[in-house]
Order: sequence, then structure tokens, then C-alpha cells
Amino acid sequence: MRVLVVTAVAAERDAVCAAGGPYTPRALPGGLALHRGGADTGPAVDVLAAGVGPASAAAGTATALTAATLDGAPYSLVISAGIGGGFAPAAPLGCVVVADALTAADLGAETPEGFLPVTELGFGTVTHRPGPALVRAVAAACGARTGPVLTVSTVTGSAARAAELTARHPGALAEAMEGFGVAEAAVAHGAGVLEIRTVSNAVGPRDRAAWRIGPALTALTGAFAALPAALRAL
Ligand SMILES: O=C(O)c1cccc(C(=O)CC[C@H]2O[C@@H](n3cnc4c(=O)[nH]cnc43)[C@H](O)[C@@H]2O)c1
Repeated sequence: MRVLVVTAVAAERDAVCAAGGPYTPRALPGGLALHRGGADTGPAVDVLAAGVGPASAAAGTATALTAATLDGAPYSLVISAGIGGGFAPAAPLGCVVVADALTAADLGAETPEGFLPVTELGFGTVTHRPGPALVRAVAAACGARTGPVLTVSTVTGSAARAAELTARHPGALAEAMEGFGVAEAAVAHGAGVLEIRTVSNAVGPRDRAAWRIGPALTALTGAFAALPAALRAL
């Protein structure tokens, strides 16, 4: 099994790499640097920091998937990973969340009656669902909660927006900015997809001082230290 892990920034990539290794940097087209891991202790895991937001995530993921296919060693699983906002109280600071649905929460149209997702406009898709057995196995190994993770292009900054999102997506556990973009590229290449987030802040009123990025990165390392055992058992 070959696994591609896609993060937004280098700090998240380094947190994932700290769970295993060693990793060797390899240049990809487009100025991306893929950190290539070994396969001696289980699945071969490569890690890429593709940039913040769904567009960068999709572009970087597609680049890495295409390069692997042209090399004759395609990835079978792509994991969007990093810090994220948690919807309190279901997803407190520092917890690990594994998505059972990766949903684009602001892909659609604003109407006088409210937001309409593209699926209600007659085209596209807004949700990708990983295999349930994979979600269960990874969540069990990582001590994670499972639920929908929302992909947004704008970080929520008010209680009203948080309430609007949870009303439209009951049970949503976390918000981030890359998962749906990673999933679109993975599905286009026939690969499985997962999203693993560790909660750095509460989704709601903007409060930079309340962000706990360090502990969330530490939790990310812990989650990826437990991941290979779950993947080997599948
Ligand atoms: O509101 C701000 O000033 C602010 C402060 C620090 C970071 C940001 C970001 O835009 C981080 C986006 C980056 O981190 C992920 N992330 C983490 N928490 C959230 C969230 O509550 N909502 C959406 N994304 C979040 C995201 O995946 C990006 O990679 C803003």
C-alpha cells in the first residue's frame, strides 16, 4: 500500500514526519517538495505540504498523484491531515477527528432563501465519504472521534456563522480548508481518501489568543504514530 499524506503547511508536514521516517525530500513539478518515507515497517507513506485552502490542496495532491502514476507506483490512499477548528463541545481542543464525510461547506450560491450547495443547483458534488471500515479502523487506532469535517475557504469568525454551519451540517465535528480539495483529486485518480484533523481552536468568534497550535501538532504526531498499525490490519 502506498499512502500520500497532504498537509497545508510545513509545520503540519513535519509533525506527521516526526511520527515515523526517515523521510527523503524529492522535488515535484510546480516547486513542490514531497517527503518520501520508507516502507520497511508497513505502508510506504509520503508527505506533502501543498498550501492553504482547497485550490492549493487539490493542485498539489493532483501533482503528486500524477507523478506517482507516471512512476508506475500509484498511491492507493490519500490522507488530508492537519490542524482544524473544532465544533464545541463535541470536538474539544487537542482531540483527534477522523472524517466520515469530507464536505465543501461554502461551494454553492447565496440566495434570498439562504445558501444553496452546488448539488442543489444541478451540478457537482459537495461530499466525499471514506470507506466506513477504514474510518473505524483508523479512528480506533488513533483514539479519534468520527464525524463530518467541513472544508471552507474562509475561517469561521463568528458565533452566527458557526451556528449556520452546524444547522446545515448536524454532527459536524471540525472545520478546515483543504480536505475537500484533496478528496476531489484523490477520487479523480481512483484513490481512497481520509481526513485526520487535530483541534487547535474552537470554531466561532475569532480569538487568535485562544488558538493552541502546538498541542494540536503534537496530537497530529501521535495520531500518525498509531496509523500504520491500522493500515496494516486492513
Ligand atoms: O483568523 C485568523 O487570524 C487566523 C489565525 C490563524 C490561522 C488562521 C488560518 O487561516 C489557519 C488556516 C489553516 O489552519 C487550518 N485551520 C485551523 N483552524 C481552522 C478553523 O477554525 N477553520 C478553518 N481552518 C482552520 C486550515 O486547514 C488551514 O490550513 C486564521
